[in-house]
Amino acid sequence: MVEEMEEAYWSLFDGAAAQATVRQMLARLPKIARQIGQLAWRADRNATRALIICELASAAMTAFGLMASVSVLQALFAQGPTPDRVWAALPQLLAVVGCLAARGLLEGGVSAAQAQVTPKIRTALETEFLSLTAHVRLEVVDNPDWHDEAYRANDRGLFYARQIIGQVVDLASAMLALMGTAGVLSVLHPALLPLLLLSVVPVGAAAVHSARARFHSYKRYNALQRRVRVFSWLLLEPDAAAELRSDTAQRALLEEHHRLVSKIAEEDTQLGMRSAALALAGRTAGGLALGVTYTALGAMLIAGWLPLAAGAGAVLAIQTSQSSLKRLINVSHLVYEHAMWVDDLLAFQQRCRKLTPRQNDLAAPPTVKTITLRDVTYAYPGRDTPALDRVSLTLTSGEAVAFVGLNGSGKSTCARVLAGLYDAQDGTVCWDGVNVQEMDAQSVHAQVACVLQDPVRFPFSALSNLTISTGTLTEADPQRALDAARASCAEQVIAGLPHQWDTLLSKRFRGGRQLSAGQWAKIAVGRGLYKKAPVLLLDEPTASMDPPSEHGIYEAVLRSDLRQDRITVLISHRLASVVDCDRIYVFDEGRIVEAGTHQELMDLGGAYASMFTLQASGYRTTAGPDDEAVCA
Ligand SMILES: Nc1ncnc2c1ncn2[C@@H]1O[C@H](COP(=O)(O)OP(=O)(O)OP(=O)(O)O)[C@@H](O)[C@H]1O
Repeated sequence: MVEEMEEAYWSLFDGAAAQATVRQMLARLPKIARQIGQLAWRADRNATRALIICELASAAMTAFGLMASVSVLQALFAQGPTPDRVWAALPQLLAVVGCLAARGLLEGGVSAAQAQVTPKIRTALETEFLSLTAHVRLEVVDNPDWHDEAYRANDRGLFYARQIIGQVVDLASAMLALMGTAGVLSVLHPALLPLLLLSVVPVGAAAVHSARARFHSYKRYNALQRRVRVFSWLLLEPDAAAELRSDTAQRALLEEHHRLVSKIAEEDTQLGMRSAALALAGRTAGGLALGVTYTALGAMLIAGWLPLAAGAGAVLAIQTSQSSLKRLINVSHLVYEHAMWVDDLLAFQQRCRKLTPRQNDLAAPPTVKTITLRDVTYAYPGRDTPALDRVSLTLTSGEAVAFVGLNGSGKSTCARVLAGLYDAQDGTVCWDGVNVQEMDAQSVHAQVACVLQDPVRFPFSALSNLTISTGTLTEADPQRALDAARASCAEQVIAGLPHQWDTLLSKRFRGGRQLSAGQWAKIAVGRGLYKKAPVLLLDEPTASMDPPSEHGIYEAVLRSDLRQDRITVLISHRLASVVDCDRIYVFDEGRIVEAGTHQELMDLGGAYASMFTLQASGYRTTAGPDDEAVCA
């Protein structure tokens, strides 16, 4: 039933490491290391410096320790009585202990420096990501491609950015350890280097294969995990709880959930079996290669190319390098794939920087006397037909106008365009004669209060739910809040809350209170009024309110003195609420088809008159003789 979820639209790089050749992977690793190094450098220079120094010193200690071990062996394999040989080996033995202790300390230093840098990178990336996405222009958010990219960057890029520092450090340490042991072997005898290669190639090949099998499986596993998350979320989500129970849909969802988790368990077992088989093959091949290596080593010893002690040292070095190599291969797969996601995140952030609203010195006027739209056209991204098609109108301060029309006719779009939230693609929107596209966007937004039909239910206190319209959660003007709550009928709602203004409005948190849809609508109107902006947009604000509250709000918004200094735009499908507006614009397919007062439009007998008459007929009593009077 949910096969379309098999392949996540954002799972762009899943399994990329499994597709890439080993050469491609190796070629990319230096660039990745440099990129992550730059991120770390920007986040904390001192800790990054300490990290690099500790990492290099720790690798050097591994190599010195190995050299010292070879010296110990040389002393022990020398001529003479055993106690003398042991005494002779003692300084080198102490050097081995010293190197091991120093390496332990340096590894501790690496972890400490990593602990300093990683959270800083994470915080910096996350803050920057949210700041950029929260500020891009509104029309960008409507673009489904941008939305996909943002989701992917958040879900994948930020997630892997948290892990990649540790992985790159692991990669560097495995690589340095490998280079160190190779260096020691070449000092012992240059012919030992090909022997090292011979012994590590089968182990490396087995590690590559099992890492790839894991990555192939990961892709499939990941798609299943997403589907499981959908079902878990539906079963847990408070907003879905009532419908789930009334539809008695829990069992169906649980069954699907069970089916999916069983598939994941199967996938897990298969992967485990495949890995075990690969590991066995790798170990067998590795054992054979080791046999060949040791035979060659023996031949070198017999031929006198190498002293016995150096031969023993070579065995030690080969074993150390095998474990470093396995670590290197495993972690380079992870780094390769995860770096793609981090790259994607950084590229997305770069794109967002170019999508922010314009900033300039021309600020919007503090009071807006007129808003004029001339032949304004606006089409949403990816849509062929414009949502607004050559719309012209003029609004004046002190006026309350209404936008009415069928669903999808362009009312909300027009309100957003005149408020400077969307830029007209054709035509002009002028505030007091100046094109809004020449004004600083944020200063324009500060002059507009928007109340939407489906307002954001901020999980904050009742007071913060109002003050957020002025861009703050903590600074409040109590009298202004009280006035706004009174005008929006939210006062009674707040009075009924256990901690009044301080009550948390969310049932997701302990002590929080859940409001009804109508109560939320009153809070939203209060929020709009609290802003005291010169432009007020009310987009079906009372659709879920009871009749007395609706009446109270229209009294406050349309008929009080408050409206004198502002331009009020009301969008409503309940035409009874717009009869008192100074002008009513009727929208149809993105155009204004009628405009005038209620009476003028009724006299016109067009679209408005027929909608109004239809709606009013619903209020007629069936009594008969008074029918006409009720509609008037
Ligand atoms: N964010 C969006 N992205 C893409 N298309 C959109 C978006 N919002 C609206 N539209 C489309 O633009 C057209 C006009 O929508 P708009 O919301 O302005 O209509 P409306 O008159 O306010 O409708 P309603 O009465 O249903 O609220 C519709 O065809 C709608 O599908």
